[in-house]
Amino acid sequence: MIYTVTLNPALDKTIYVDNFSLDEVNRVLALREDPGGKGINVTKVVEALGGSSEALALLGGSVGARIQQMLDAAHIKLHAFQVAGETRTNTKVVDEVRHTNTDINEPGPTVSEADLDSMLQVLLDLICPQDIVVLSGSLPAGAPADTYRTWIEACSAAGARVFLDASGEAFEKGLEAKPHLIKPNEVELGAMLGRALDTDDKVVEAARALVEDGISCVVVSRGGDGAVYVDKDHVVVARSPKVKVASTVGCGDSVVAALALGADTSMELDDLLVLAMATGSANAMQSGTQPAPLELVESLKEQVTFA
Ligand SMILES: Nc1ncnc2c1ncn2[C@@H]1O[C@H](COP(=O)(O)OP(=O)(O)OP(=O)(O)O)[C@@H](O)[C@H]1O
Ligand SMILES: O=P(O)(O)OC[C@@]1(O)O[C@H](CO)[C@@H](O)[C@@H]1O
Repeated sequence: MIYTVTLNPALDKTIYVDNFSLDEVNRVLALREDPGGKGINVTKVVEALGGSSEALALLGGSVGARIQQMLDAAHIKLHAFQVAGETRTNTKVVDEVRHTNTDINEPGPTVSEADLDSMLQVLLDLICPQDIVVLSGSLPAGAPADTYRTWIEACSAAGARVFLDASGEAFEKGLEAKPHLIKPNEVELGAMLGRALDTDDKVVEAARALVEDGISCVVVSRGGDGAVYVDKDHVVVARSPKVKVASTVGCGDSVVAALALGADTSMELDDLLVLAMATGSANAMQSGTQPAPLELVESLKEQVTFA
């Protein structure tokens, strides 16, 4: 089973504005709302790919209730943990004239250590050895900076393979517990290392160092340029299909979902990376944070190449 954890979920409100302008009145042409937050997105995409995943999320207030209803309607299995306060609404501004995607993410409610402890306990009761646990997204206020490290240690000790997709201090502290797989994008990894990772070679070198440091699989996504995969036996540079982009929100989550499904079904490495790149690009073609249909993912697979 693939379990995902979203400590700071969001209702994603995607608004479409042509020629988005600062200091001016902008008129919204269309909008849509999706249940979001990185882990929830991973579960949605695993299910859309035909796999099986359950999401665990901290939810609060009417926005939290709305997210739960939307996931129920989509038949997504959710373990909801109530927190005080209101789950955040994240605004995504898509400008199809200027070809920009702008994220305005709220901080979300403050959670308590008791909220986190009871959720972790339920997760530990659920997981079996070899299960995959995906920890992704920002930490809510109130969560200690080393929350992911604590959770990785506990889930790894229970025999699960932990995937970590986070950034900043939460990511750096999480690395200390040696998750099974990490999927930073090149900007997040570059920020951590204090240098630009703008070529395949630079990304490969950085990923190799992390593998030598004890992370089994390092996947660095590079937006429209694809991704670099490194483990102790392989270095693969994969190129994603060129597609017409509707919204890049959730592309990274789609890649993580494909990697989790591939690991859960013991997929061959080439097939795994073809699926991951096709799923990422198919997501870029969708508006809002909605998973791409399986048929679209399948049709893009033949355009994935290896450098
Ligand atoms: N413009 C694009 N065209 C085609 N494919 C894309 C594009 N942007 C992203 N992708 C696909 O999605 C994958 C992940 O993208 P990216 O590196 O932007 O992830 P990310 O920054 O973690 O995303 P996010 O944080 O928005 O979820 C890429 O490896 C690629 O397969
Ligand atoms: O603020 P975080 O937790 O870093 O990211 C949250 C978020 O931007 O990530 C998802 C896309 O990856 C969205 O569904 C959600 O709004």
